[in-house]
Amino acid sequence: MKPSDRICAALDFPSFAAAEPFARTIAPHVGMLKVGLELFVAEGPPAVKAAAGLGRPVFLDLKLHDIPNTVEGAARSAAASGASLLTVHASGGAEMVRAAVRGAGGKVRVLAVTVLTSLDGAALDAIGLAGPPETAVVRLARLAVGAGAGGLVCSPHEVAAVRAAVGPGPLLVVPGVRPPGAALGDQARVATPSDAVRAGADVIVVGRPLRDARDPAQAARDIAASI
Ligand SMILES: O=C(O)c1cc(=O)[nH]c(=O)n1[C@@H]1O[C@H](COP(=O)(O)O)[C@@H](O)[C@H]1O
Repeated sequence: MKPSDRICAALDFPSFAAAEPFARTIAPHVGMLKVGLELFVAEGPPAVKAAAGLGRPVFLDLKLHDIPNTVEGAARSAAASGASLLTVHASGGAEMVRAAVRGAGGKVRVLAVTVLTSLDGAALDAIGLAGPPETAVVRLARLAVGAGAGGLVCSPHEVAAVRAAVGPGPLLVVPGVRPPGAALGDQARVATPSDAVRAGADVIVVGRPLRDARDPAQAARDIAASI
């Protein structure tokens, strides 16, 4: 695998018209494009189709979290969109993850988000998940893989422990990466792209450090060279 194939660029834009110049520029320098909530809520499935038209697999990041029957239907709809990957929250429970996998019908790989990379230990405490983030992440990773998830989303801080817990099969997708010196924004559990890949990330998700770069193609080449 080429280093650039490990990079997923997040198309975090308010419309496809706003995303398109960036998406066209970045697509040749990354392995995957991500359509997340901001773009999907605005544009719906045509945004997935348009992104897929740029020749890269599309990661549809909807972070579904609802009763199993609703998530199964949403995953069925997502599978029809042409996306290759779909996120659900592992904290929706094993039955919900199983329902997502059923709805996906083998057409889209279901990734379970363990603990959002924006949460630090204090924020986890406040929502009743006391203890080090890694404990909750590994517990949720095991639960989701046991329920059929084909991959997991976790921060760079836990990826090695997650790999040890779930073995080589599941795809480990890691946001919360920042090139040295880049602004954290709302991210809490972060590392550099090279540290994330060294710790075992199969794919790193990069949003603002590419989207807001003066030269996004060069920023992607720099990240690829570093990993
Ligand atoms: O599922 C995700 O992709 C995701 C999970 C998570 O825990 N943290 C996280 O940041 N993400 C996504 O990864 C991207 C990170 O963006 P930046 O912080 O701008 O690099 C955003 O599109 C988030 O929605």
